[in-house]
Amino acid sequence: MSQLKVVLVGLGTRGRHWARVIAENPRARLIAGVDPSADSVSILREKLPMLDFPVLTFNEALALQPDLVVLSTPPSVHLEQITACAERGLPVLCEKPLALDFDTARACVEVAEKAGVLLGIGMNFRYLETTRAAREIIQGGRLGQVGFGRINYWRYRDGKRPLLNKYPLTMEQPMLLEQSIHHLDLARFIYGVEVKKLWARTTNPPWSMYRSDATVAAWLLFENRFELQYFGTWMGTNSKNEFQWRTDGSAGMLFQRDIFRGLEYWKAGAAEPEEIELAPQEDFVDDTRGLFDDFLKAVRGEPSTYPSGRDHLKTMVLTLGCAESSRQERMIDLLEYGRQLGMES
Ligand SMILES: NC(=O)C1=CN([C@@H]2O[C@H](COP(=O)(O)OP(=O)(O)OC[C@H]3O[C@@H](n4cnc5c(N)ncnc54)[C@H](OP(=O)(O)O)[C@@H]3O)[C@@H](O)[C@H]2O)C=CC1
Ligand SMILES: O=C1CO[C@H](CO)[C@@H](O)[C@@H]1O
Repeated sequence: MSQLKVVLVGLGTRGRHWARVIAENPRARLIAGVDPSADSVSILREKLPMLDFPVLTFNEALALQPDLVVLSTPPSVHLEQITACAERGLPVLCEKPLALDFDTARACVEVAEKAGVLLGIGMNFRYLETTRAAREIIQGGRLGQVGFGRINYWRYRDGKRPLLNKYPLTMEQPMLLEQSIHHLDLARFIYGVEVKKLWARTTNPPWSMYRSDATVAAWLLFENRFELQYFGTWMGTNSKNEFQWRTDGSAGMLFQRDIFRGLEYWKAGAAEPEEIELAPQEDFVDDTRGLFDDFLKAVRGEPSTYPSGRDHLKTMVLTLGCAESSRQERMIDLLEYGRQLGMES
């Protein structure tokens, strides 16, 4: 089977996952990487010595006529890079968040659509075993009518740690746009329903190393009257990290103990849970493999459910809606907020 030629742009922390995922995929060939940072390139060479691909400038790499481009660069440069790829008719798989504001994110989607190129988004958490199983259980009706739920994400993220991206230290809404965006996207994906209204508050604890808000609390009201409470922070006081996601319905309850593993189903009234069997996955790698495989299918014209740029705009409205609700100190109607941003329903 012929391999699709891939250029990887951005060889930092996330780019190192991508380099492995692309290079190890039998349906793809990593023909070049792009990154102006000598540090990022030398760390990649040191950590992944078995990967032997040239590092070129962006224009040199695109001149090799790849079949697709993976963008693992900071959000501030995505529009410029997607535009350059679209001009050459190249499909793009771009890391989240697509952009830091809605207008720029929409411009990314429109430039790709106008050029008729595919644009996929790095929503790799949709490809976790936990996500797939939870979605099947909930949408398959094993919880009956879902009523309420809660996501709790408690983390001490040392943003100054070597080998971790540094721009979140100074960006606006780092927790919301870098991290909560995954959780909010997962809620849309797992429940299969959109949020109608939300109330949120974003704050920054006095001890925070982040310039802008590192904590997000939200109350999400879905179209089917399901309600989800969300709490996420990067500034827990110590390294005791926590993740729990619980959903209660008329026929049962689902409890996830960790982002990457650990899912229990409790039938209504049961004294013991049923442990859901999940295949082992390497964190951030196997889920990214799932996403990449799915996007390759789309590029080849095969059936695919990859997270598209157009779909990501809905997750962006939800994510930015949390910041807006906090700013206005009131509950907001998401459809109305989306319309204000220029989102077509
Ligand atoms: N889906 C997921 O699970 C994850 C997604 N991410 C996302 O991936 C993206 C990258 O994050 P991450 O790898 O952590 O960030 P890093 O800062 O670690 O790496 C980004 C790299 O891109 C380089 N870069 C900057 N501008 C350009 C450019 N114009 N062309 C080519 N390279 C450029 C940077 O160089 P320099 O340092 O000189 O700026 C750096 O080497 C972000 O959007 C982030 O949110 C991150 C982690 C996990
Ligand atoms: O900096 C980060 C960017 O986003 C990742 C998830 O996509 C985080 O896990 C990470 O801490």
